Amino acid sequence: MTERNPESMGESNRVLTVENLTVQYGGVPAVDGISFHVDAGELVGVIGPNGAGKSSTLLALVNAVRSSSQRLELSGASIAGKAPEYVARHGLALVTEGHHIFGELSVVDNLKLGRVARSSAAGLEEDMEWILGLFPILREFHSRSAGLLSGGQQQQLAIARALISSPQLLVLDEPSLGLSPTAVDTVFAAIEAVRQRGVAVLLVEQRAQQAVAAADRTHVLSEGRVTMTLTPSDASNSELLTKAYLGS
Ligand SMILES: Nc1ncnc2c1ncn2[C@@H]1O[C@H](COP(=O)(O)OP(=O)(O)OP(=O)(O)O)[C@@H](O)[C@H]1O
Repeated sequence: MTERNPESMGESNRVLTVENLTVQYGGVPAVDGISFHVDAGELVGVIGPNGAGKSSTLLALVNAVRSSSQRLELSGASIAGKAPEYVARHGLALVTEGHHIFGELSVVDNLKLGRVARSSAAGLEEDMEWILGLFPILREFHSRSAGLLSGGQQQQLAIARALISSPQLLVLDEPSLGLSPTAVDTVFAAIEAVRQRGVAVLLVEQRAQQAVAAADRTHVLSEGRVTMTLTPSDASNSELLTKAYLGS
């Protein structure tokens, strides 16, 4: 894994800046003033117990929940309060929990929907080839109705569709949820390939060990706050991971 020192790199490479982000539901904080950043080509993990505020954090990035922050920036431009379509067009692709594919449409037609958020058609064919190389099953089943795919295949399709938009930042909410071990490996290998391409990735995961091992750094969220930040060498520290998982 490449060694990086974000502080010395300044913000020129910064894709996502989150400062003092708060999300409240009915006055109760779900996200309580968290700050983090993601630079180009970085994979940043977020783990933590159920209800820690992980999904709410991701939803706040695309303004799908109301939030407040000191700074919420995508490549230096504020995305605070911007419509989800605006944020998507400016380079943030969010793959939410559950697959949200269009079951009646073919695999290839689902993929084409990802073009909507793409800023330019240039390089589309090459990107499509690269993406189908990451997820060969989608090439094999390209004309099949997406609803007939397995859960793991649908998850791959959802990530592939997000990648068609050629994002600067790919945001994934529990992409391995409910997948077979083989499908999990495919998804993690694809995430690593995306990062190697220079795309920033923000990954919320329940598989703490795998996420910590793969990510440049992993923030542990508990009751809406970042309580620890782990590095890949912590992936073998089961005591620490248990604490992170339990939120203690
Ligand atoms: N729409 C909502 N209205 C009210 N409360 C909500 C809403 N969405 C989430 N919450 C609450 O906010 C807190 C954080 O939820 P969130 O889904 O962000 O956590 P999470 O870390 O993603 O959890 P999980 O791992 O279970 O998906 C929880 O207490 C949850 O019950």
